[in-house]
Amino acid sequence: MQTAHDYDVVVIGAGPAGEGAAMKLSKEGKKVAIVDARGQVGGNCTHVGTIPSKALRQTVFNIMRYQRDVMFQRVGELRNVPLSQVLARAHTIIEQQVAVHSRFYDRNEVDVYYGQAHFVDAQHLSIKTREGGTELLSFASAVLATGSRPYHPEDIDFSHPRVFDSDKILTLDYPVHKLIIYGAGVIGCEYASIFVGLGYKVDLINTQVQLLSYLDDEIADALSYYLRELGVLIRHQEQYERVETFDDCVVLHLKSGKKIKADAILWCNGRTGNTDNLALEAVGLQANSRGQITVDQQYKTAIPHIFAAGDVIGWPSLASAAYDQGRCAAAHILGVADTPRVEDVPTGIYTIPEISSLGKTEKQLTEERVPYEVGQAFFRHLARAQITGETVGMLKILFHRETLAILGIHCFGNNAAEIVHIGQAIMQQKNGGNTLRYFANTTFNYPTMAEAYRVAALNGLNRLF
Ligand SMILES: Cc1cc2nc3c(=O)[nH]c(=O)nc-3n(C[C@H](O)[C@H](O)[C@H](O)COP(=O)(O)OP(=O)(O)OC[C@H]3O[C@@H](n4cnc5c(N)ncnc54)[C@H](O)[C@@H]3O)c2cc1C
Ligand SMILES: NC(=O)c1ccc[n+]([C@@H]2O[C@H](COP(=O)([O-])OP(=O)(O)OC[C@H]3O[C@@H](n4cnc5c(N)ncnc54)[C@H](O)[C@@H]3O)[C@@H](O)[C@H]2O)c1
Repeated sequence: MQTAHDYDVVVIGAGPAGEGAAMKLSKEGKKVAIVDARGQVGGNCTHVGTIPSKALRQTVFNIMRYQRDVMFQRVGELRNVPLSQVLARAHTIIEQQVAVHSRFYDRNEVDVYYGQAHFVDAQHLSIKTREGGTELLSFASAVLATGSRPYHPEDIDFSHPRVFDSDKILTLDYPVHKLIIYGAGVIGCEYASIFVGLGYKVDLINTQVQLLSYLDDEIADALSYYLRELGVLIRHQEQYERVETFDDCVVLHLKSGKKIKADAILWCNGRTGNTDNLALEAVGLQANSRGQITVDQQYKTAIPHIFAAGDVIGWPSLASAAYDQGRCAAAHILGVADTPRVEDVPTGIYTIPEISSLGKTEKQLTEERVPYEVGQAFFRHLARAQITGETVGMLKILFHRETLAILGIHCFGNNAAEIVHIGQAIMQQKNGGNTLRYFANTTFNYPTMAEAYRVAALNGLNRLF
């Protein structure tokens, strides 16, 4: 047998979950290797997921902002900008991110291997390197952080040049006037904002009754309203029957009998955990029907020295949580028993307008019969929003009408994903620190968006009797 390189821990997948685990373990003195099939670190997060989509979204947001501004009317010519041109900026950011994260591994003396990894047995991993060779690594513990990829129903031909998923869309290199987006989860809604902002006609097909039903109803309604305002045609409760492809167009046939024709279709319905080529059977592990691995409170799989974190374990499938899950798994490998599991993860949805929330929704509190009250601040009343011109949006604080404890924070509008963290910091304070009074009794900079918390708190307190 080939000589193995020996490691305390081998991490498979160099996305956020893998990096979180590798950094924590190496800083605590473990000999760590990380493996990634891609040939660059950063994971799907950096190369095809969070980073390119957010960079694209920012460019589109900037274009839309200039188009609104009378001083920049000529920028109106920017409608129907080729995606390749808009993506140029995203590629620069990807390169910067790869450089930053590569240095982390260098400085922390984590050995990085590039190639597809699979288990040989419960102590050995084989890597098919990108140069065609093989490497054998032995490990005392392993962390699976192999992430996820778009789910491909068998009857859809993703090799057709007019059929895209969220990875392939980043290679779109021909003009598109009308795009069908099938699946109105976070990815579908974010890409609907991006493409409508670029001047494409967008039909968004939702298989559910409303958009992002886990959001507070008022926020989900606002998203539907503003996507429609931008020009997105939303169809709820529709299921595909088949996708017909032609050289110059696609036709989506829905079970309801409707037919929709467009230049291309972007399939955004479902993701699958990357477990199929890990040879999990060699260690006695099994993934579920969505390719995901089950873990316990410590991110430990059914095999006690093998851990898993990030998209490969399913919910919440966020880069934000993945990094912390990786660190948490590492802490348990190191034997730090009291490390809490990653819970209470905020949502940060980069549609236009942006959405962010944390804690309970009004529907949940009503069902649980919690006596809550609402405090609202509309962005259009805030000086900072008027100055920036970003007046669409609202901050809503849900609080207990007797204890004044903060129960939920729901925000939409520009920078919602940042604004929510002010409330999060207070909401997490136990021992009496978590009350609405903090916002009423604290002086905020002026003019800022943070002022929304004072406005919402006073609005809520005024409702009490
Ligand atoms: C379009 C889009 C937008 C998103 N936007 C956001 C957002 O705004 N905010 C947010 O928090 N999250 C967002 N997400 C989710 C986020 O990208 C994922 O939650 C995150 O990437 C998960 O990180 P991870 O470390 O689990 O795995 P990944 O980032 O998926 O990385 C896994 C790595 O493992 C490697 N790998 C897989 N199998 C093997 C193998 N057998 N051998 C070696 N290497 C292997 C892969 O090559 C990959 O590089 C978005 C996702 C998508 C698709
Ligand atoms: N800003 C953000 O935080 C952000 C942005 C984009 C994506 N994401 C993450 O990416 C993930 C995917 O995004 P999404 O919201 O579009 O939802 P999704 O693609 O996971 O779900 C869409 C629909 O497909 C179904 N589905 C999921 N996986 C399936 C599978 N393997 N087989 C069959 N059906 C399946 C789901 O039940 C749902 O009805 C989410 O978990 C989300 O958290 C986050």
